[in-house]
Amino acid sequence: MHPRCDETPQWAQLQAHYQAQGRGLDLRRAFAEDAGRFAHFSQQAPHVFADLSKNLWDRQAEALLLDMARACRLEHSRDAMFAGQAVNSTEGRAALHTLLRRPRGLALPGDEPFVAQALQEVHATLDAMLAFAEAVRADAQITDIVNIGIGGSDLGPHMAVRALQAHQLPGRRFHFVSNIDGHELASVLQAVRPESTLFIVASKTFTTLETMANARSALDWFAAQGGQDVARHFVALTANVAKAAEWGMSRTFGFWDWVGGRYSLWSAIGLPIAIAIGAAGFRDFLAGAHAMDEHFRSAPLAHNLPVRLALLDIWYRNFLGLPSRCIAPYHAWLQRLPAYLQQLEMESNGKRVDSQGRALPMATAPVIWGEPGSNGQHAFFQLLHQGPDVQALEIIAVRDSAHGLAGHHQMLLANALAQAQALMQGRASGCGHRHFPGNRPSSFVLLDALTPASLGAYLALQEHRVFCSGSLWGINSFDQWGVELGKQLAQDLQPRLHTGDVAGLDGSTAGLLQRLAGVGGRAP
Ligand SMILES: O=P(O)(O)OC[C@H]1O[C@](O)(CO)[C@@H](O)[C@@H]1O
Repeated sequence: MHPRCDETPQWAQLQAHYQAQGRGLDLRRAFAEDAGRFAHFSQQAPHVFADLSKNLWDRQAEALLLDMARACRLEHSRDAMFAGQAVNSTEGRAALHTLLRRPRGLALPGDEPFVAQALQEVHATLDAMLAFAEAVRADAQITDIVNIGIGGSDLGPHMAVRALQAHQLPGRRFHFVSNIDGHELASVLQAVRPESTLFIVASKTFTTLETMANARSALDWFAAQGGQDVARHFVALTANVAKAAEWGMSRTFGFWDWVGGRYSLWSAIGLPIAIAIGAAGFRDFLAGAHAMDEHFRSAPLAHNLPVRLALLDIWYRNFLGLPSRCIAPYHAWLQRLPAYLQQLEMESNGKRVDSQGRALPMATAPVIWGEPGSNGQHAFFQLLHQGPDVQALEIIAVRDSAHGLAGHHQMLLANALAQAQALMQGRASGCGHRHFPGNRPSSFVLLDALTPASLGAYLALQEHRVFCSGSLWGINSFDQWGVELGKQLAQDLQPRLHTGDVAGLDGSTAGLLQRLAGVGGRAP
């Protein structure tokens, strides 16, 4: 067992450094005093450049954080994850999403014995899944793809299909149904026809209430509309192939229990992405992620972008006490990115005990939220500029645009730069409501273009960053026990909505249930 970050000698040194200097750090002065600040705190990684210099830290804080990471044996934890050790300790499993993008036949030092065979299975499934994706793309009769899945079986594919629309096959519509709320499925079913629709039922467990209810309703609708050939129009993506067979789904692409739901878009769960961008595009997506894996695996900690981001996260959360990180993608097609990152960060590290079950004495995952810029500027940036609390902000910008509309991209990028500048510089003139305090932080992440490879690299970067902060906090980032209780209670309450039985319920739940008892609709 490795020490947690709060158990290292650097923890107290970081607290002392924060009290002595960190608290009073002024970014404007820091840039004036250090001409090398941008060069030092910026970093090129595969496909991704990041400027971390407009953050409320200095070289000494970063050096202490790096020493802390070494004391926590972060590199050892990283290597254990890549090698397939059971780093998901509460479920006794590996977390091998990196294997899904590992080139065929590549062995890494220390690989667990099962890894070579698992890699062969990964490539066999990938080949089959991509051949199927190409067949769907070639099938002119299929115009609509409906992905039914939730959480990791929705957020990643949904975000990536939207993000990569410049690379998408024209003439196909992609729909994503996740919510148990029937309004979502009903409006999609109104827009499609059975003979031209492929339904993808995506669920690692194939037991998730929302997905199973939506799949059942889609199958019923298909039959009621006179749909022929379920085998042609429904495909299952799951780690529970036996369960999918019970549902009569003869075409299934499987994956493995060592792929966590929120890390699964690289697996068969990525089928909607593969249909959208084609086999070659999907392989580029995996290659971009693999390039970031190699950076994470081999770059020294001081020049390792996922590590540096995670150390900044810990500095902000545990020493400056910043409660949230706002994600501002300056690209309209990255609209689902904040939602995707919410699950990645908050389901992975939103935990109050370490992997041994011991209560943690420090804060863990920040709240992740956001919207694309420049929309966010006209909604919540007010709070970032002048609210009483300082929030972390991460701007994601893309140098090249995929449209030909004159002037727009320059205006967009100027806005991204201006927000970061305004937050830092502030405005001393003006008092009261016209005063901008400045000294507000931001990170600026830059992709050359929004391509399968750059998106793959960016997402892998975020996965590894979450792994690093989780490891340093001593958290198992790969389980999600916190979602269980609500699911169980919903099972108890659903029949009560029919009967109106409030026995044993708290006063509020009983009062609300009485108002809702007898609501329409049959149980799935
Ligand atoms: O793919 P499944 O098994 O349907 O699970 C969907 C989602 O539900 C969760 O288990 C949370 O309830 C997520 O971790 C997961 O991504």
